[in-house]
Amino acid sequence: MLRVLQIVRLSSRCSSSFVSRMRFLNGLKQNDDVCSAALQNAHMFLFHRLSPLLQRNHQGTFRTAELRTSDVQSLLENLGSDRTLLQEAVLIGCTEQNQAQFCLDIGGLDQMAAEELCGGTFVDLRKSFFLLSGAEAPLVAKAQALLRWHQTSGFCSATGQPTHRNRAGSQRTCSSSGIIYYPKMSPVVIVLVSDGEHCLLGRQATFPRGLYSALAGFCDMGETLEETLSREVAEEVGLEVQSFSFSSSQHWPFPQSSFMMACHASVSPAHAQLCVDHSELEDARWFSQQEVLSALQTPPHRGGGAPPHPLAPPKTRRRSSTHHRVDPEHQILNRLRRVH
Ligand SMILES: NC(=O)C1=CN([C@@H]2O[C@H](COP(=O)(O)OP(=O)(O)OC[C@H]3O[C@@H](n4cnc5c(N)ncnc54)[C@H](O)[C@@H]3O)[C@@H](O)[C@H]2O)C=CC1
Ligand SMILES: [Mg+2]
Repeated sequence: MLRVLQIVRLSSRCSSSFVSRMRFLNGLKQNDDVCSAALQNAHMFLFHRLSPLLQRNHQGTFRTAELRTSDVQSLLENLGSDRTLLQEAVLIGCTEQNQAQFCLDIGGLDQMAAEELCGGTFVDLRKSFFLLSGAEAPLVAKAQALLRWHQTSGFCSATGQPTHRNRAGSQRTCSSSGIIYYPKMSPVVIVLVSDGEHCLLGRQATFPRGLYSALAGFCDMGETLEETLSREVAEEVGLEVQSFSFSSSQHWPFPQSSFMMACHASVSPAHAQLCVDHSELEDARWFSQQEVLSALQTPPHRGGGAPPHPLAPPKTRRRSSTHHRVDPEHQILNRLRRVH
């Protein structure tokens, strides 16, 4: 109890609300008792088999369902589950008022009954990205990534013995060897290559018809960001990058957790002849600024024989008093707008 009070006092003494929230969250990750206390009166994001629960409001827009711990306790009772399932909740953040936010997957319970009781629908994460706005999409993505990590990290890869999580769900420890595991992300570079006049976009065969996007690739072990970027551009389209600059970064939950680092890169117009590796990309082309701008203003065309459209994933803006983030692909395409 003393430790709980210390952490609450430490975070309330800070002049900056951002610093206060970060210290509060860090305290919850480090101390199981403090975290258990916060869970008693928390905001809860519900998932069913990794699909978030969304509610439609009067204006027809979608929000994540606003549930409190007590609502979830009643829901679990109504669905015939005991309250111990609540112990599987994972910490994902806190509100401006230092109210802890947790997520919980109730995939073992009746989906339709849960939807009826909550007045919402469990929606596939990709679809949710198109339906949610503001800070909700990144929070839901983070929650799903953490839930997925817990669901697939039940055993130690060194000993084969069960792992056990801490109260916040920020780590798991092997019951036999004591090895500690932390949630994992794969670093990825996504790059908009330009020759000064045009930008280079490519598409994989699995993309929806007509959609093009910036090039992307996973970092190999030991590589720097610039080494990955240069290698991926060389491998996929046969070009040598002359210079690059970092633009922004984003967590990307599909298909597993990636840490996307978005960059701009330039190539010499004299050496801009593409040599596409068709085992990786179905096509890659140079697009004018006007083509990209028109494509951003019109919804993707799915019919045959249509002009190609650059892929513009849904915006996932996150605002706070001190931070403003925009997803990397929009940021690099938005820069085209300014150049134009
Ligand atoms: N334009 C794009 O391609 C976009 C890609 N992304 C994300 O970036 C990620 C990387 O882009 P790709 O072009 O697919 O990468 P990529 O060009 O590196 O090719 C993927 C291949 O790399 C290998 N690979 C190496 N390390 C891997 C790891 N840690 N996880 C999975 N595969 C690994 C696998 O053989 C895989 O088939 C994608 O999974 C996607 O989620 C997001 C937006 C756009
Ligand atoms: Mg690639």
